[in-house]
Amino acid sequence: MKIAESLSSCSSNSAGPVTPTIPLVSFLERVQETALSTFGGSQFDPKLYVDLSPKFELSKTQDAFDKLPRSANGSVSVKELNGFIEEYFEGAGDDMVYAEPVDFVPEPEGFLPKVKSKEVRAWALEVHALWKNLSRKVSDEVVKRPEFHTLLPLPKPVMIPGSRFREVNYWDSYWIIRGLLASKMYETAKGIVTNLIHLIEEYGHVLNGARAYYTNRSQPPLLSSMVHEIYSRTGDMQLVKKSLPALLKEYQFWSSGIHKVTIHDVHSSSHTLNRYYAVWNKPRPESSTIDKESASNITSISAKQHFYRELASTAESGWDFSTRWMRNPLDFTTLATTSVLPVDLNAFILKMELDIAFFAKLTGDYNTAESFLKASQARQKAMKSVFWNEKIGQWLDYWLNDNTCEETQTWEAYNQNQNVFASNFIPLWIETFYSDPSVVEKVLRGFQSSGLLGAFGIATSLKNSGQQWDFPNGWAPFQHMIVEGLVRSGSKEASSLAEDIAVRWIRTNYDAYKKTGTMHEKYDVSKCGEFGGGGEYVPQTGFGWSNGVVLAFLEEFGWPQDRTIHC
Ligand SMILES: OC[C@H]1O[C@H](O[C@H]2O[C@H](CO)[C@@H](O)[C@H](O)[C@H]2O)[C@H](O)[C@@H](O)[C@@H]1O
Repeated sequence: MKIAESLSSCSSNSAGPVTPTIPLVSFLERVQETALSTFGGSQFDPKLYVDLSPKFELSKTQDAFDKLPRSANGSVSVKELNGFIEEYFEGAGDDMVYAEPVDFVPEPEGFLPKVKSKEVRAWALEVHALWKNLSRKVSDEVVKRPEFHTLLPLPKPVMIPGSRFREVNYWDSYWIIRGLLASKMYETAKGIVTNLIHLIEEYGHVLNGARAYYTNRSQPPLLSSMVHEIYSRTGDMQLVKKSLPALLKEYQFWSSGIHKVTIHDVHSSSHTLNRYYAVWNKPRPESSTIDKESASNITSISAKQHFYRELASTAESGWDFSTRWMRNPLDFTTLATTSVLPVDLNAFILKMELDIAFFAKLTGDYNTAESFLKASQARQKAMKSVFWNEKIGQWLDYWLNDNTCEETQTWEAYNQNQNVFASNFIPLWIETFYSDPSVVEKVLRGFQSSGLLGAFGIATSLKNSGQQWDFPNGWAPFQHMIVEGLVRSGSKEASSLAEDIAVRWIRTNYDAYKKTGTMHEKYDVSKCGEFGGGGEYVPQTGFGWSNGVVLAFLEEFGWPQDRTIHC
């Protein structure tokens, strides 16, 4: 299952390396396809079917499935299919069992000391209590018979994002941890890190999520940031020592041939930067029926494979889906994520380099510290040269020329993507950028004139495309990184803008919670109390990273007695 060895370079055609899949996943994709033709598209969630675990040996289950009476279009009657699923499968999610978090108390000592308003405090305690809803552990059944499950075994209890996301997701865990730290749940936070380290030990990288069908890609790499946050709160050196070898391995994954591109700048200096690149060229198993439909007008096999790789690489970016990755925003099949050098990915890897240097120094490994410090300086220069646009005060994604396998290209100004995305401001979250006052000043102006700041938070982009990572949706992670960058910048003006954004975000989260009784995965930044929509699945609730960001904001800014919580 280890894929790191196959990542040295992308092959001469569009195919590139592909992770082997397991028979259970392929079979469940067939069940998913039949379910779509039987139940129809409305309210259909393809992920449900790849999350099922068979009660019996796969051969027996497959046999029974193949014997189901079918009509000419391949569909089975609703009654037959429901009967088959009930008889042959455990319910999706049954293999993740409830686990009482060991460090949960209804009101932790020193919880959100700056929140003075009674109303807001009562709500914050409700959000804090949601950790109990999201806490799970992998059932013993999975450990005993892993081949019966797409869920992967993990050593410690987990926090799931919520609803259809019944397993750990990589980058969600960073904001979940930020919330857990505000909730003083340090053991649970460390357990999450232990699980992600385990995935690196098993697969060479942190998977998109802990499922057999996610082994072909990662997600925005934030493990080092998780360790850094926990260390700064707890001073736990054991955690640092345990994490360092895994982080070095993860860094190797992101430094592999397929993830790297070298750009010659206008001064003929070379810079190496990274991109998302999934090790996959088939429909994503969790959305197989959707991907096949999206690719249905593509005729050649290699063009289809290329498109499927783009879909999976976009899922790796965490921004699935967005016009950010489309050469033509009106045509979904022009998705070209592997042809983009993304600002945020490179900011995250820069952060990883700085964190590794810091951890190595802590453990007395000065050579490693020195070499990662050098790597971080090189990346900082690269980001300035390739992404930075002084005129508009933003870092812009860089479009590669069409041949995505070409490892060296020459910088051209017109290849900077001039469209505005929340990701254009993420470098401000990284110390080396926010510690330069002249950069902060320009980025502050760039942000204020970007058009991204809505009445109730920061929009993801300015285009209303119907994709979930576009306008008018605002996502908790981007509110948090931009706000934290502005706060840390040391500029008074930036800091007060940060608080203003946090207040807008908290209010809309509160209003939506009071109306719907739940926290949401994303919000509509143009309307108070409205959750977001669009994309390929119905809006999800629960929700790990939104809870985490509300708690982190309330910890940072508090809430005075006399400030209204209503929009
Ligand atoms: O099933 C479709 C896709 O769902 C996930 O993506 C979205 O939810 C994740 C969990 O909150 C989040 O990390 C991601 O940013 C969202 O876009 C999943 O991560 C994708 O791989 C998957 O294809």
